[in-house]
Amino acid sequence: MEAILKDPAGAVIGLDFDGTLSPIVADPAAARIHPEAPAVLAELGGHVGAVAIVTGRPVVTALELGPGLADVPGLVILGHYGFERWEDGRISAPPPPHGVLQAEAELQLLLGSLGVKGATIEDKGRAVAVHTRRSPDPEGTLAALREPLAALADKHGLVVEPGRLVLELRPPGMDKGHALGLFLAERAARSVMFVGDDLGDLAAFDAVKNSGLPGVTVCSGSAEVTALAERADIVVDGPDGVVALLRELASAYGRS
Ligand SMILES: O=P(O)(O)OC[C@H]1O[C@H](O[C@H]2O[C@H](CO)[C@@H](O)[C@H](O)[C@H]2O)[C@H](O)[C@@H](O)[C@@H]1O
Repeated sequence: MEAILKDPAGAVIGLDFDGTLSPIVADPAAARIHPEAPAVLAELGGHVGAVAIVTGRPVVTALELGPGLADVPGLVILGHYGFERWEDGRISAPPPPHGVLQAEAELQLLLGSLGVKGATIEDKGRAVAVHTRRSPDPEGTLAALREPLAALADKHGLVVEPGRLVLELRPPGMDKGHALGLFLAERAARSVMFVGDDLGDLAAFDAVKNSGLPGVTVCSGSAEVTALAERADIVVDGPDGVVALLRELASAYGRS
């Protein structure tokens, strides 16, 4: 934290979206960014080298669920685990993968044949996610889906990204760690902080450690996922705690 405070221009602050900047809710489409997050990110952005959101969401969805983010100066959003990039109002992304459409076409039938109840499909464009939060037995349904979804992903050249009561079928070749590592190199970062809450953020935690830079990992804590808290330098209480920490950091910069 010392390096981040002493040399703000060299600091990169990376943040996950769901569960970190946006409280977890039952319906993924109803998620909304913490109301104070855009303002505090804008304040931070005025001090540090760069602020980046690294999310499993498509960037368009992150912008919809995060009104105000588009006005945060200098913000970069790396969506779809880093396949997509939004910056200065422009999106860049590789062509959508073929396997996703094929897997999605078979998914409904597969869920029916397994007799699972309450699993919902999220069409993410270049990925497809199956959520079990609204099932009568969220954990049991998730467990029952693991193997069949792994087989479906394999059949279509995809990988399964596990998360908070969700299994996502997505293309291989990118993760939050790779995305963050590339961004740190691009910005010639001299220190880094990454804040996350879910299994997909572990790769970003690894990237912080592997960067060789002075780095801080922060877990947006929950009872649902404990793996990050075990590895984090700092654990805060969900998105409220994340916003409070970011505000403290921005105030510290303001005082110096
Ligand atoms: O990388 P993230 O920004 O953390 O996105 C990961 C996934 O988040 C979303 O699902 C999670 O949040 C939902 C809304 O709070 C919740 O209902 C669900 O149970 C969580 O798993 C999103 O729907 C996925 O597409 C993201 O990949």
